[in-house]
Amino acid sequence: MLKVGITGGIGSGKSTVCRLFEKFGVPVYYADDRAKWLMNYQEDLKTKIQKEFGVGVYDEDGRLNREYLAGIVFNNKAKLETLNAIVHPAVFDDGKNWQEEQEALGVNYSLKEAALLFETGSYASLDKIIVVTAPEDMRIKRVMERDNTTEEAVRARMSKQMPQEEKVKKANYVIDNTAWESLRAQVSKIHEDLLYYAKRPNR
Ligand SMILES: CC(C)(COP(=O)(O)OP(=O)(O)OC[C@H]1O[C@@H](n2cnc3c(N)ncnc32)[C@H](O)[C@@H]1O)[C@@H](O)C(=O)NCCC(=O)NCCS
Ligand SMILES: Nc1ncnc2c1ncn2[C@@H]1O[C@H](COP(=O)(O)OP(=O)(O)OP(=O)(O)O)[C@@H](O)[C@H]1O
Repeated sequence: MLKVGITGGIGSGKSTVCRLFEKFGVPVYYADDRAKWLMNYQEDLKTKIQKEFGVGVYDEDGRLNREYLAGIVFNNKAKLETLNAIVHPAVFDDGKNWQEEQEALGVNYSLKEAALLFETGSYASLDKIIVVTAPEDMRIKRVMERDNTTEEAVRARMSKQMPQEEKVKKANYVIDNTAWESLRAQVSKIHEDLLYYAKRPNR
């Protein structure tokens, strides 16, 4: 199975693009969503997070208080590094299991969507990388509207990510998500290309 990664900075439109790939029948692993699931339900991970960030990071029902944790880590480099070091290996293992399941199902190629593919080093386990881009001011505006948050909060996360132009240099494919109109055609073209690669024995 060809393993394809899809990344892009905050608000670039990764999830939006992935939903189009899903329409072509491509299975997608959403690392950011899965990370949150694991942080809520994997006891091992919960214990480590609580030990590091205090019991207040989970509410009485044992659910992660994301706003509280975001307030800590996106304003403190060392704390973010600590959280990343706890969460990223667990997500990597979970993603690997998912890929193996897809492979067993006979899937041609699968997608792994993550905000941090290059930053975590997980790109190295993937065969091709797609980077989704949009102008910075547009990304900020979209996230502010989607999450009802401030420009400052979006910039705090952005500053912890590899700059867009660097990601583009490392990409096999770039999807420009400035507008809806051309999105489907860009996805369709890349999908055809990936199917072609996936079926080549010596790719
Ligand atoms: C702090 C948390 C709980 C805040 O949750 P929240 O629902 O507000 O954000 P969510 O996880 O949906 O992320 C939204 C966007 O924020 C940015 N972001 C998230 N985590 C990080 C990070 N560690 N570094 C830089 N940017 C990040 C990404 O662009 C991401 O797409 C959460 O972001 C988190 O646990 N982050 C650390 C683990 C992580 O890196 N997860 C994502 C990749 S596996
Ligand atoms: N081409 C577009 N035109 C207008 N709005 C868009 C476009 N693409 C995405 N959006 C909107 O912008 C917001 C961010 O998109 P999306 O959630 O797909 O980005 P993301 O890269 O997955 O974000 P994050 O890094 O925060 O996980 C969403 O509200 C989405 O509906």
